[in-house]
Amino acid sequence: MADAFESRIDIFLRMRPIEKNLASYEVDHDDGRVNWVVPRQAAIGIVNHQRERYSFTFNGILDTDCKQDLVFETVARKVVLGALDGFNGTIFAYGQTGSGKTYTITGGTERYVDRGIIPRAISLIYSELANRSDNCFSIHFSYMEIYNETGYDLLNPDHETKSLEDLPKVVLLEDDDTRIHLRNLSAHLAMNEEEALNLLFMGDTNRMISSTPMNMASSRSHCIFTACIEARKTGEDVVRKSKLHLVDLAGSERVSKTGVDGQILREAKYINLSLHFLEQVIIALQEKSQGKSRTHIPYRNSMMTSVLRDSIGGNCRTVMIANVSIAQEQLEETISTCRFAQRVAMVSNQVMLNEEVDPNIVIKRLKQEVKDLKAEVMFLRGEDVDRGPLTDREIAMVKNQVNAYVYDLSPEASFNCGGNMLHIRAAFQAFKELATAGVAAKRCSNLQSSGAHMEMSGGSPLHETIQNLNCQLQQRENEINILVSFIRKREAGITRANAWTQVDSIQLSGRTDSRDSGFTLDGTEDGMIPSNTSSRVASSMDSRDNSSLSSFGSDRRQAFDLFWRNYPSMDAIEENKALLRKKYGEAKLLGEGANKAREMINGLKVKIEKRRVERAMEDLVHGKTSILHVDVEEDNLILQIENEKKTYKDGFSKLRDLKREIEHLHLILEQSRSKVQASFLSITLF
Ligand SMILES: Nc1ncnc2c1ncn2[C@@H]1O[C@H](COP(=O)(O)OP(=O)(O)OP(=O)(O)O)[C@@H](O)[C@H]1O
Repeated sequence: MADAFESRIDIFLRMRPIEKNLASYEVDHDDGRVNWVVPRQAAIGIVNHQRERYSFTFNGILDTDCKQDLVFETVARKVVLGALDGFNGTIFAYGQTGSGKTYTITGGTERYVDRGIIPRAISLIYSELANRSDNCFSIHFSYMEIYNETGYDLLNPDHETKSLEDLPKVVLLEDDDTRIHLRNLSAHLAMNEEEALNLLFMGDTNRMISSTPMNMASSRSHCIFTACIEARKTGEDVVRKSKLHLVDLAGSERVSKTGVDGQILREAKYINLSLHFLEQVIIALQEKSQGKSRTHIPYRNSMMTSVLRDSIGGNCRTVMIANVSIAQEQLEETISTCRFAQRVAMVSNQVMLNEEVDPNIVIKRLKQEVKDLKAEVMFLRGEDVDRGPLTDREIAMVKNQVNAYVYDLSPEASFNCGGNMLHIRAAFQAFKELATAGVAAKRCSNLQSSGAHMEMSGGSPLHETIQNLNCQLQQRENEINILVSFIRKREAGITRANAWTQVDSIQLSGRTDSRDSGFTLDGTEDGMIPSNTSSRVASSMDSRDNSSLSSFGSDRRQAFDLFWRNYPSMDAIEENKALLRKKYGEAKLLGEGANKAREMINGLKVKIEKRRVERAMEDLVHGKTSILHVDVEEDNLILQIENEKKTYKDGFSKLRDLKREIEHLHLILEQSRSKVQASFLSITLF
């Protein structure tokens, strides 16, 4: 294990924008300082010692106009990259209900630009993997919700059919080294961004379904999205294992309102005991950092503090986002959140690189070493001479190696034919042939005897360049084909997606099956929503006009029309659909550009081959060998191929990014579909 270094928890203040009734405050971005001004209460009288100014310092202030991309860059990028390097990382959002924690961590559910830290972290992780090809990564995701001190697996597929109470509970287990293990919490391997995003959306949808207006689970539950990252450098024995927790804590307001007397326990018991215990842990750690003789930190008191033990006072780079409202009537809660953040900032973590030697890799490597050494001993003893002469295939391989070495004009070219004395002799023989006979002259005479059919010498550098290009082209062609088929599939999807908002497609039969109601977005998934969901979603909807829907009774088509026109997120959904169409248009153009570049490359390749034939013919006629000489025309053609290759590659990588965006937009639309469906059904069932 590497040495640990001390790292304080960074704190950032994020202010949720509101339109009216703003509190009075000043922000100094340079110093990370905010001053809240509390209006003087006349009722207190003439002798009024009321404090009017509260000043707090943060590592950074994310003001009301700060957009999601900037929040990610400021708060999360470093922690996410650190996790890929082998350092544990945690980002948690703390604040009262409605202050924007979920918006910050997960993001708004309607617009692509509103996506929060988790989807952006996923994007960053997978785009970074492409830049770290010397490492082999495996990334598993889990998503847990802690509600009333009980943990639930949000990625358990039974969420759709069972109520929260009937799902298996996540159980905490502690091993001899006081490490925490979680039973019944699944971890899912995601090979790419798309798979990881699907897991996130599945968890979010399950969270949405299980929260009811009655229990308000979303406000009172903590959600921990975790990426377990394992990285091995090729050829090395060590493995780096890190965890990245992205945490959306429960609303904090009740805890602060309960004050510091015995009431706090009673209230917190029913509302959010674990937030109270989080505060206790922070206080204990703060006292410890101030040199007070505090040895016991009460992590075990709650599930959340047990799970996040390393994040708070342990081996982790941690960032806290204090989410606050700037509404005048919320000022008390806002100040309380800031106060809590100041305490958190005093906590020191001991961060270290989580690197360990993997015994399996060591054993494998040692076995290989033993095998190699045995072979070497045999070779030195001359024991392998009995094996007989080299086969034709082996001789051909040695010749190929010699050719590759001779024609590789770069100074780094090296030769290693491996094997034994037989290989070395064969290599010398190949060198001798090259030196005496002259490869090109020999090839030309072959050309003469075979008439118009000409084949280039297998070992020339130009031949290798062409082969490489061919290989790369084939690879890209395969990738393009995958993308094109993806886009076709999705295009078919968007046509159907357009249909789900059209009244004509709604068969209003009173059934809750998505196939009957025409809500299915891509025609492949069953859009069934459990019947107990309907009443929950209903109350979370905008009540404009919707109350009148139930009176339509027999005419559900009209009802849906009216419902849809008044649906609060209709504009955002339409905007997303338009954006999706635009992205498809862009993807098509890029695909065309890439295809054009590919055709150019093919054309240039033919030209090079033609040019080579011409040269070979000239050599034949003039009886000379020009294969080792520079040909400016060919070099130009190769240069053009390189340029086209670059155009092709750029287009391709843009296409890949677009694919990501398109995929994300589809998920957003799919989630919106679930919401619209649930909301509409809930209204028509009443
Ligand atoms: N920075 C912001 N910009 C625009 N809208 C925001 C912002 N922050 C929050 N909102 C909106 O405010 C509402 C409440 O936010 P959110 O649900 O994230 O609060 P929360 O703190 O997670 O609440 P709870 O504790 O109840 O889960 C949402 O509609 C969200 O879209």
